[in-house]
Amino acid sequence: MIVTLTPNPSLDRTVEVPALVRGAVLRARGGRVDPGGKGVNVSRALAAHGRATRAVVPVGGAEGAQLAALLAPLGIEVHAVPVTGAVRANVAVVEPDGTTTKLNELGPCLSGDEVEALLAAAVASADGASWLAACGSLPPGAPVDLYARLAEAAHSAATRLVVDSSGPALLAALEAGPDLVKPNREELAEAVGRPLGTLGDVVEAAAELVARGAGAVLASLGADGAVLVGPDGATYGESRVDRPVSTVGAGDAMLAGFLAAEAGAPAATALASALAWGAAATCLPGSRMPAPHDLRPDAVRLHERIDPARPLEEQPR
Ligand SMILES: Nc1ncnc2c1ncn2[C@@H]1O[C@H](COP(=O)(O)OP(=O)(O)O)[C@@H](O)[C@H]1O
Ligand SMILES: O=P(O)(O)OC[C@H]1O[C@](O)(COP(=O)(O)O)[C@@H](O)[C@@H]1O
Repeated sequence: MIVTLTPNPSLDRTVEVPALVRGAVLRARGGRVDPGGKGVNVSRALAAHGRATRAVVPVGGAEGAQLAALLAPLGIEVHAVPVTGAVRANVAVVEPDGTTTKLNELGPCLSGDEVEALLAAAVASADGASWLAACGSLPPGAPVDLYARLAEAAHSAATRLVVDSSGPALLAALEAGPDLVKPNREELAEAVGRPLGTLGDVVEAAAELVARGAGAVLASLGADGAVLVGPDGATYGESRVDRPVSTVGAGDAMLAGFLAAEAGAPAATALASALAWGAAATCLPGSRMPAPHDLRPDAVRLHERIDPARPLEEQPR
């Protein structure tokens, strides 16, 4: 069982436009609504692969009811914690070349009691699980050390903790010693306070997060692939996609692919699985999560050695 906690889930509306123009009225060519939030997406990807997963989410308002309704048929055990505020709605605007502009709302303000109920639900759910994945931004009202507070409970239950977040929530979680963190390039750069222009920069920054408390770092690099840095050193791989359809949720699918690799699998096997799931997600509309038939493991290339001078692609973030 893999348990996810998404303190700030969302309804994700994806809108396809011919081109994004500031200040214009844009007519959408298509669109879709998906249940969202980083941990929710991890659970969706795992469930699409027939893996047992439980999603812990706060649910409130009409958007919360819609989120619960969208999750109901997916084969995910949903542990809904009732809250007063409404679940947020995020919008992703996708252009024909796959360029995606995301508008993420702040989310509802949780009361102290709601935060404690969410934490208690996550701790109870994590008992006996192989992984607890604590993912995404924190809603207003949640303390910055929310993910850090999970570490002790997870470890005393022999459950591994992975944190996928950014900014102060990621920094606070590092100090608590999570088994894994999954920053993207921007989040890793922010965590170490410097831009990352080459693969060598990424490996160095990831090693810094290990020195600060993370058991391992899975750094996702968009079209440049991903680097895994852990106690046994660094492993790098990529999986090229000719025409990404939507990159929304690619990082979440990637993390799910990593967690889905069997316990005890070599780092390279888990990284290859992560890359296959992440690349497959970019070939699907909106934040649709890949199923086994969407994976293309032959597109994955693991590198025997890392060229530290290799420049990373310019990314329009
Ligand atoms: N343009 C792309 N081409 C190929 N693979 C991609 C592309 N964008 C994302 N991916 C895959 O998805 C993973 C996660 O993407 P990334 O953008 O780094 O994460 P996040 O969605 O968390 O920001 C990458 O490591 C890669 O495997
Ligand atoms: O919690 P955050 O950081 O605002 O992110 C939430 C958004 O990220 C997503 O999980 C997508 O994630 P990525 O595109 O970063 O992989 C959406 O489902 C959701 O709208």
